Amino acid sequence: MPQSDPRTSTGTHEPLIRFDQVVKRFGSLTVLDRLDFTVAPGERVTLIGPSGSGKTTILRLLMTLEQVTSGVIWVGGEPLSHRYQGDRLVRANEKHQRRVRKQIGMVFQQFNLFPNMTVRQNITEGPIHSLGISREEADQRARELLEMVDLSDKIDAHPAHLSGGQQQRVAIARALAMRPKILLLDEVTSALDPELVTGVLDVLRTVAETTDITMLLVTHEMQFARDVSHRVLMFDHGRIVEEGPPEQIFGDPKEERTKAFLHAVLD
Ligand SMILES: Nc1ncnc2c1ncn2[C@@H]1O[C@H](COP(=O)(O)OP(=O)(O)OP(=O)(O)O)[C@@H](O)[C@H]1O
Repeated sequence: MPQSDPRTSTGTHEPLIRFDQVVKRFGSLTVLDRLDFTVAPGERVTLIGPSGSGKTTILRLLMTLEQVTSGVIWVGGEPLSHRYQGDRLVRANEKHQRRVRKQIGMVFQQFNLFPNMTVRQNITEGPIHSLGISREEADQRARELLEMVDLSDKIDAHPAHLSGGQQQRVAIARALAMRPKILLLDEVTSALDPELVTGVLDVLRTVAETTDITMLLVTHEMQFARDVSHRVLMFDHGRIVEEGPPEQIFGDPKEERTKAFLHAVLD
């Protein structure tokens, strides 16, 4: 695990992420209901809870793929979303939104690699075009990342020639190539055959152990969540029903809804 544990840090760090009374509705459906939580820099937080409890929506709001209905999301001390001051709508600063988006990497259930590009191009195009780094530097970084995800020999392959697990490891390398401060992982192993899951989780364990990237994870891999996260948030109907360190949530849950959920997924 990384050198400093955000849970025990005595520093006066501002939270990196703050959800402040965030409401998200889709039509008449309230998906997030006055949600408050913070994430410290370097912290790894796992979101668990039944299907439909709003976990993916939280990640999509952070990526600005969705906008809040009300409330404010703060990232790095600045509002990410539009907000009301009294009756006045204060629009989010688009420059800040773009800056934040560049700091956030996301890996989805579906790997979403560009099929017409090689592995190398998938990893290097983003840094070259969005971060403005040289092709040589991007190439060097791609090689290092491919070594980390154990795919050095696939650098010139196309995604269609890789297994699902290999494609997901490339997707992780691609996200890391953008040097994100925050990594969002949404059920990244759910679409994989069981025998390919371990390789992907091992890569993510290495990322957790060797970097101080802040991570928000949605996963059904409870042992993995237990190993890598500092804190677990249990959601139901768009609210946090219980939160705590993984040893407590998985080993000694207090809330009936947490017990029932864990019982269902661990059986
Ligand atoms: N774009 C959308 N339009 C309408 N409803 C949506 C939209 N996106 C999500 N929802 C609904 O919002 C609710 C919360 O979805 P969300 O994907 O955040 O839940 P989740 O906790 O991640 O669930 P799962 O574990 O199944 O992925 C669900 O009822 C979903 O159908």
